[in-house]
Amino acid sequence: MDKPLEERELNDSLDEERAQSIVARILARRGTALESTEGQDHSWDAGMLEREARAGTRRIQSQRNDREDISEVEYRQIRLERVVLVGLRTTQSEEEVDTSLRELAALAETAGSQVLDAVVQKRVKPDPATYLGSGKAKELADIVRSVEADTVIVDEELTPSQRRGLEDVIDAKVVDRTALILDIFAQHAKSREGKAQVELAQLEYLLPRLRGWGESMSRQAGGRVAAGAGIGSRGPGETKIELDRRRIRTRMAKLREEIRKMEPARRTQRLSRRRGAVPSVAILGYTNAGKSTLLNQLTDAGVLVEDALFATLDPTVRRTETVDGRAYTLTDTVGFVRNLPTQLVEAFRSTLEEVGEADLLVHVVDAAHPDPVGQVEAVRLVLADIEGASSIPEIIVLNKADLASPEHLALVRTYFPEAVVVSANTGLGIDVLRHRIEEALPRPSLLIDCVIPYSRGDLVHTIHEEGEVEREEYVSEGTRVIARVNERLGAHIKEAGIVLIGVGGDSFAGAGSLEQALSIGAGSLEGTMPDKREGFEGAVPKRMESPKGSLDD
Ligand SMILES: Nc1nc2c(ncn2[C@@H]2O[C@H](COP(=O)(O)OP(=O)(O)OP(=O)(O)O)[C@@H](O)[C@H]2O)c(=O)[nH]1
Ligand SMILES: [Mg+2]
Repeated sequence: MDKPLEERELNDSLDEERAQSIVARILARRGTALESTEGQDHSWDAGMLEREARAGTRRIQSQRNDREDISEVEYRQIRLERVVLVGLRTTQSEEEVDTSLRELAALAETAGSQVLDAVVQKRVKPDPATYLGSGKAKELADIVRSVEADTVIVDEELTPSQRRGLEDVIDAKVVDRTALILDIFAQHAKSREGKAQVELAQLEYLLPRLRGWGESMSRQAGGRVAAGAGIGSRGPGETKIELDRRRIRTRMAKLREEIRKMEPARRTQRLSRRRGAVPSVAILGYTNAGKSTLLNQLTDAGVLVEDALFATLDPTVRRTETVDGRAYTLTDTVGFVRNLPTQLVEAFRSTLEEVGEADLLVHVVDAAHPDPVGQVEAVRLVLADIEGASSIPEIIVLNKADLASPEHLALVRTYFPEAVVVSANTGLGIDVLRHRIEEALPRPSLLIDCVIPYSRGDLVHTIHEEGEVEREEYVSEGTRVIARVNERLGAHIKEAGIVLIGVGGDSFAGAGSLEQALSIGAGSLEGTMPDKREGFEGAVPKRMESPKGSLDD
């Protein structure tokens, strides 16, 4: 039963008021991703040059028209400048709409545009023809005209016909959230593989929407055909749109081929790291959480930090070591986002693989964000799809503690009681975090005891690099080392002709067994050890038992 008219109008106007207050908050943009740098001086930091280069490309690349491929021409079309945001409130709470639109504003600004206004409509579901209801769409048209916007960004993925329909009503370009994210990725991609993957994602997005982009693209293709580039490429009776589709498909095939060829190199790199079995830590989290800043804090990596979404698109790996000298790697990864465009999943593959093969996950959370729990959920949703990721130990890091209000921080902590609270900016809590990481790193599984001749100083060095040296002593034959190493290094030492006096696996290393190992070793070395053998004395059983994991059998 319909409600009486007055009541409906009253509700409508209440909704309208609420929508207005959301809009006001978005435009004020307190608490968006882009707030973290307010008052920070970044003019000197490591990312400065890259930031400048990026700012430069935004302007310069839009002038370029000498690129052969259609996609380049195409995505320049959505170079955003003056924009109005559009959101729909269906089943979500006010806060959810609010947070989502703030994120959209941050994304838009990251893409290089200026947000002028926003429109929110409460509706049960999107209008199939124009997304917004017809009245609201007309209102949007007025706003676009009065603020002189050239683009409207919708906070959802539109169907091709919705976009065309809305464009017709407002007479301005309409871009959806997916296209916007793709655009940012295209601007930020640095590696050859990253660029190819993003371009492929854009083409995949574009193909079913081709007609919507309309004449300009057809003109481009037509222009090239007229100029001779397409001679022989145009079959009889083919329309421009078909030609464009065909060119796009050809380009996509070429890109896939390129990517396929690049894959082995990446795999080799990762395998060689894995083979070294240096423990790896993946720093992951929602975009803009502070992952790169944290990597810089932990390792002086000098990677780009930017108050922008998806500042990092290529995983960076840095080697570092624990206080007691164990080497491990830290990898900065691409940030996650809610409703990641499916076309981009492939482009995320290298990040996902890094994460899936890590020994430890450091999950960075922006504690100053209005909805950190939602962000963690979004990240976990992606993680759930990565093979093996769910079984990897995870440390939650609540970052930006300097920015979050004490009350907010306290609230967030109740959700993640085990979390380490840090500020990657000020360095607060970093030592605690480093300690937690070191504790959580897997320990090499094999305990060895051997004397390495002085001629093989390189082996001693490697044991120090990759293993955990428990004791070391110089004896007449060489360096006596008792250390934890991984299986591979253990085998390597044995292959070098060095006798492992003692060797044991994890079970062996249990309760008090190190002492046992030390004493066993001392026993077998009797007579060859110098007299002062602090710590090497004790009971002297003749032979060490070889539990599983031993190299002796
Ligand atoms: N106030 C404050 N700002 C921080 C902190 N950590 C990072 N930031 C800022 O947050 C913004 C994003 O930092 P990044 O390190 O680039 O974040 P990210 O997670 O690598 O982001 P993407 O690579 O874009 O996914 C930058 O402006 C940083 O200066 C912090 O502890 N406190
Ligand atoms: Mg980053």
